[in-house]
Amino acid sequence: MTTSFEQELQPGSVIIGKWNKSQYRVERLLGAGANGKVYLVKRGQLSYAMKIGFDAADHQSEINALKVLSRSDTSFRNYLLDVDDFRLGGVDYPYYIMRYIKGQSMTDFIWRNGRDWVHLIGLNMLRKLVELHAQSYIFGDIKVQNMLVSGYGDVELIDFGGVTAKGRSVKQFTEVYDRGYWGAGSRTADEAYDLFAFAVLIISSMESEQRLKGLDKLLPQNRSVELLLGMLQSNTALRPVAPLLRKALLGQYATSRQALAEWRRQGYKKPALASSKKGLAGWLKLCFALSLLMFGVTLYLVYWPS
Ligand SMILES: Nc1ncnc2c1ncn2[C@@H]1O[C@H](COP(=O)(O)OP(=O)(O)OP(=O)(O)O)[C@@H](O)[C@H]1O
Repeated sequence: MTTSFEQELQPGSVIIGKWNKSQYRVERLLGAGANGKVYLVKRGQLSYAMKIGFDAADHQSEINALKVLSRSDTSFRNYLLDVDDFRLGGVDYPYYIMRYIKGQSMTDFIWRNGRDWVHLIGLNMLRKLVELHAQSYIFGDIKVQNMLVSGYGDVELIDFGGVTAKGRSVKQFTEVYDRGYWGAGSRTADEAYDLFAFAVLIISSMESEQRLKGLDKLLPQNRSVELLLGMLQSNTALRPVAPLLRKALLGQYATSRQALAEWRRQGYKKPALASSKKGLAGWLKLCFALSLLMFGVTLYLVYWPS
C-alpha cells in the first residue's frame, strides 16, 4: 500500500511512536526520494535520521535488511535504532530511525579536496561492500547520491532501498550504474553487480558533467561497456586503478574481497584535506612575509648612513 506523505513536518514538531512511545523532535528535512522522506530529528541531545516510507512493502523490506545488518558484527551495527508508526490527521505513517550521517557527496568531497582522494574513498567503499556481501546481501543501488564522505575519506552508505538478498532480482537500481542497462550482465544480485556499479561510480566521480551528460538516455543499440572502458582509458587520473576498474566492468571479479585485495595493492600518495592545504599555504605566506622583513632589515643595516 502506498501512503504518500505530502505534508511537511515542521521544525519543532514532535513525533510520538504509536507502539514504542519514543519521542523525536523534528529539526529539518534532510532529503526526499522515491521511497520516502528523511528528516533530521533529535531525541534528547542526540541526532538521528528518520525515514518515513511511502510504500509499506518497500519500507518493510528495507527495514528487514537493515535489521540483519544492524545485528551483524560490522560497521553497520546499530544502524537501525527504532521502527514504528506515527499518526497524523487520522492516518498512520510508518517510519524508522537510523544513525544520522554527517558528510558530503563524493563529488563535492573530491571537488573540495582534490582528485587524489579517489583511491582512499574507493578503498573505503570496497570495505563497506565486503562487509555487506559477507551478510549475503548486495547494495544494489550504488550511486553518488547514496553514499556520504566525511572525515579522512570515510564512506557511509545511505538509502538501503536497493539492498537485495544474493540470488534475487536487484530491487532498485539507477540506470547508468546498472550492468543490465549497459548490456553487461543480468540484474541478478551477485557481488559482481555491485562491483560494476562501483566502477561506474569511480569513473563518473572523475569525469566532467559535460562528458556524463546524456549517458542515461542512450538508445539500447548505443549502450555498450566499451563506452565506459573508453572513458576509463582516457582518464589519466584513474591510470593506477584502471586495470581493476576494467575487470569490475567486465565482471571478472567474483567477489568484492578479491577487488579490495587488488585495490589495496595499488600504492597511493597520502592525500591532504583542503583545510590542511590551506594551513600549509598560510605557513608559506607567513614565511614569505618574514623573509621580506629580514631582507628589509638587512638593507637598512647595510645602507643606512651611520
Ligand atoms: N542516515 C542518513 N543520514 C543523513 N542523511 C540521510 C540519511 N538517510 C538519508 N539521508 C538524506 O535523505 C535523502 C533521501 O533519502 P533516501 O535516499 O533514503 O530516500 P529514497 O526515497 O530512498 O531516495 P531515492 O529516490 O534516491 O531512492 C538522501 O539523499 C540523503 O540526503
